[in-house]
This record gives sequence, structure tokens and C-alpha cells, in this order.
Amino acid sequence: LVLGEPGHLSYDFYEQSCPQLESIVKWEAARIFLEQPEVPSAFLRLLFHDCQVQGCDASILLETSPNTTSEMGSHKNFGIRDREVLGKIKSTVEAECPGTVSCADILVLSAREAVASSGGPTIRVPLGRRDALSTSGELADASLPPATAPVEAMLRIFAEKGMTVEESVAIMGAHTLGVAHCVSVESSLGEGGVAQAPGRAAGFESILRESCLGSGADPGKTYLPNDFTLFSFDNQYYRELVAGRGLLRVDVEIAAHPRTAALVRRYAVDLAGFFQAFASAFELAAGDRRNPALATTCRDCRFRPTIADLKKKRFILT
Ligand code: HEM
Ligand SMILES: [Ca+2]
Ligand SMILES: [Ca+2]
Repeated sequence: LVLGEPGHLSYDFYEQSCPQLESIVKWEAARIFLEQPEVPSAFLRLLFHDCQVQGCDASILLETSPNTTSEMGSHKNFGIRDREVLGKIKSTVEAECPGTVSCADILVLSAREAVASSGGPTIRVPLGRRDALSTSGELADASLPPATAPVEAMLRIFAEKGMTVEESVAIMGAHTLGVAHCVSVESSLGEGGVAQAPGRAAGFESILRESCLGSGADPGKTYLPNDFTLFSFDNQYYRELVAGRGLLRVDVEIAAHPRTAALVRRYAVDLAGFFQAFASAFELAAGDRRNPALATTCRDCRFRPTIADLKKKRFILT
């Protein structure tokens, strides 16, 4: 464990200390994705939910430390899964490069592989993030958008990271992978056949009502694909939106909002344009480093020394 200066991110950060890093993560992730095809979508959402709360510092992987609640205690993190799979990748890296690579960088690299191995763009990411030692469920509550977030809130969140509207609409294309549970969709369903999400196709609205409100549906357990090609990183998400088949409120709204509708229609027919805007948006999302203070490189991504342990110097090896 190295108490590092929170230096700048760079593309060659581990060039001397762990030259094989990117290929280790690439092959270990590929091996895992082959056995568990539901993992890439989990990694991509994990990246967003980590970086959104005190920056990209792997704080979402922390288990409760004394006097704080973990981020997973926040209902905004409902559906977040497969955090332990990142631990597997981390231990493979540890075997080659002990105490060198941060969990935050492992998360960014793994999310990048999730996109590339699902057919999306290959994204170059600068490295050198440090891991948080503390966090709180309250902070996650305050920093993450609710499932009901409208377009304006979405645009504000990504503008804060320096994204253009083109990039903000492109990063929402992450919803080309994975699932949403009924509990996240429910609030957008109307009463008596009147859609709460204007712009959603009537036929799709009734499919959602049947799937999520029908007998046998359990809001916390029943889930639906984010698009028809939930394992493939493509522009199908935008095609669905143009056809009025958005799942979440923000998905439905970006197809109609004056600032975003034209971009949704463009990405639906311009895969290369979507990939390019997504790649630069991803780099901005992964570049959020609000919390470089007292940050470190942790060997275990989930159970980290507390600040008190550090003060006793029990964990400081160098
Ligand atoms: C304001 C913006 C956003 C909102 C309101 C939002 C909301 C949600 C919600 C409610 C779910 C479903 C959770 C569940 O029920 O299991 C979801 C899933 C997902 N989100 Fe977002 N999201 C946003 C932006 C993003 C971004 C920026 C990314 C990644 C860069 C992302 C990646 C994903 C992925 C991959 C899934 C599927 C997860 C899975 O299969 O487990 N989302 N999102
Ligand atoms: Ca974080
Ligand atoms: Ca897809």
C-alpha cells in the first residue's frame, strides 16, 4: 500500500510499475464475460455510480467502515451488482503487480473492457486514480440521480463533468446494455391508460404495464431488457427511443426534448458518430477526481484500512 500523491492521470501511469496491466485486465475480463454475460452491464453502471459519488475512487466498493454507512446502503444504488467480480480481476492483477494498481483504475479498465467486448468502441483511458478510504450512504443519496430523473437533471449532471449535450446524450447510450427492474420503471407508468411518460408508444406502455403490474410481477425482482440487444453495445437503444420504447423516464424524455431529440435520431442511424461521442464522454465520466485527498492504492477493493489504521501506520509499507 502506497500513500501516493494524487498526481495527474496519464496514459503511461503504470508503464514502469505494471506494464502488463491492460492486457491482464483485458484477458481476465474476457474470461469472466464468457462465463457470465450479465457482468459487462454491471461494470458499466458501476463506473457511473462510483464516479458520481466523490469522484472515481472505488468508494462504491467499500464495505461499511466504523461510523459510516456504505454507499450500497443508498436506495439509489438499487440493482448495483457484481462488485465482487471486480475483486477477482483485482487479485489477478495483484499476483503480477502487488500493491501497485488502484481499485479505482481496475474499475475504469474493467468498464472499458465491458464496452469493447460487447461490440462497442475501444476507449483509451488515462490512469493514476487513488482509492477512497471513507464514504457514506448519505453522500450517495445526495449525488446519484433517482430512477425518475428528468432530462434537465441528466444534462446538469453531465455538464458538471464538462460534457457537451452531444456527449451527454451519447453517455446515456450505456443503456444499450443490461436491464432495469420494474421498481425503476413503475413510476413512469400511467393510470387508466394515460402514460406518465408522454411520448412512449401506447403498445409499449401496455407491455410494460402487463410485465410490471400484472399478476406474478415483483417490482424488486422482475426486470426488463434496456433494449432488444441487451448484451450488445450498439445503437439499438436509440432506435427503441425513436420508436417510443423507452424504459425509464429519462430514456423516454430524451427522444422528445428540444435539446436532445435530434441527437437521439442521429445516433439511431449513425453508429460511428455515437461511438465517437460515447468514447469521449466515457473519458470525461472516468476523469472525475473530486476526492484525491488521503487517497491510496488498496490491495483488497472491499475491505480497506480505516483512517485510524493508517494513523497507527499499521498498513503503511513504504
Ligand atoms: C441521469 C442519468 C441516468 C439515470 C437516471 C439512470 C438510471 C438507471 C436506472 C434506474 C437503471 C435500472 C436499475 C435497476 O432497476 O436495476 C439503470 C440501469 C443501467 N444504467 Fe443507468 N442511469 C443514468 C445514466 C447512466 C450512465 C451515465 C451509465 C454508464 C455510463 C449508465 C449505465 C447503466 C447500465 C449499464 C444499466 C444496466 C445495469 C444492469 O444491467 O444491471 N446509466 N440506470
Ligand atoms: Ca466514488
Ligand atoms: Ca444493445
